[in-house]
Amino acid sequence: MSIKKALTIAGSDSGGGAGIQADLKTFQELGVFGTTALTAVTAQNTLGVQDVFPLTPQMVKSQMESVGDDIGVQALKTGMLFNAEIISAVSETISRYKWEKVVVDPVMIAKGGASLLQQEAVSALKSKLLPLAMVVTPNIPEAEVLTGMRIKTEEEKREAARNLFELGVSNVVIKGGHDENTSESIDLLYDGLVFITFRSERIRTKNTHGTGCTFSAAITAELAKGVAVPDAVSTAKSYIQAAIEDQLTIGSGHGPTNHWAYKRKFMNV
Ligand SMILES: Nc1ncnc2c1ncn2[C@@H]1O[C@H](COP(=O)(O)OP(=O)(O)OP(=O)(O)O)[C@@H](O)[C@H]1O
Ligand SMILES: Cc1ncc(CO)c(N)n1
Repeated sequence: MSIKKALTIAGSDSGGGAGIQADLKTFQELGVFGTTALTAVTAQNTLGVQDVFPLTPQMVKSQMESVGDDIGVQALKTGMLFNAEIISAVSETISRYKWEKVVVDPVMIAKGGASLLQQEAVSALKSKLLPLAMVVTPNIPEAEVLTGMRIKTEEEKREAARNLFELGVSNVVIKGGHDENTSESIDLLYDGLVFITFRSERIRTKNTHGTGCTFSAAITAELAKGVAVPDAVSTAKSYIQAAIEDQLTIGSGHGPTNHWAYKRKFMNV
C-alpha cells in the first residue's frame, strides 16, 4: 500500500494534547504516515508547562535529514521552534530539500502563559521561515506580534493577513479561536487575491489544549494528499470542530481534544 508522508517539526507535550503528539494523532486519523523532528521536550499537562528543554539546532537538522534522505515527505509543518538558532537550522534544511508544502504554525505562548518561542526569535521567524511557507496559521495574538498591529475588527484581521502575505507567505489563515465574544469561531484565509471565511459554532469549553497544533497538522495532512489549500483548510476546520465538540475528560485544567471524533462524526467509524 502506498501512503503519503508528512513531517512535523515541533516540541513534545508530555500531556499528549499538543505538539508532536497532537500532530501524529491527526496525521494518523487523516490517513497520512507521520514522521517527526523534535525541537524541544516540554514537561506539560492540562494545567500548564512545568519545564522546557530545547534540543540543539544540529539535532533538529539531523532528524530532518534522516527523514529527508530516506523516507521523503509530501508536506511538513512547524510548531514550537523555541529559539532563533533552531529557526535558522529548520529554514536552511527546508530550502536544501526544496520542500514546498510547508505549513508554519507560529507557536509562541502556551495556554497557561509559558513562552514556547523566545522573543528575540520573532524576527528570524519573519525573515527566514515565513518566506518559505505555503500556509501560516497564527491565532490573533500571534498575528498581532508578527504584524505589530492590534487586531479587533474584521477589517484589521484582513489588514493583518495582507501584511503577512507581504512577508512572502502564499496563504495566510488567521484563526478566530481567541475571539471569545463571538458565537462563532471564524477563521480567515487569504491567498493574496481573495478572502475566504470558515465559520463554526463556538463551543463553550475549557478543553481546547492543542487546537492550533491539530488544526495546522490537519492542513498539512491534506496538503500531503494533494488537496488544494482552501479544501485542506476546510477539512481541518471540520476536524477541529469535531475534536472539540466530542469532549474527553482528561486532567483538571485545559484538557485535550478528541482525535477519534472526526471519523466518528463523518465516516461512522
Ligand atoms: N471554542 C471553540 N469552538 C470552536 N472552534 C474553536 C474553539 N476554539 C478554537 N477553535 C478553532 O480551533 C482552531 C485553532 O484556533 P485557536 O485560535 O484556538 O488556535 P491556537 O490558539 O493556536 O490554539 P492552541 O491552544 O493550540 O495554542 C481554529 O480553527 C479555531 O476556529
Ligand atoms: C509542545 C507544544 N507545542 C505547542 C503548544 C501550543 O498549544 C504547546 N502547548 N506545547
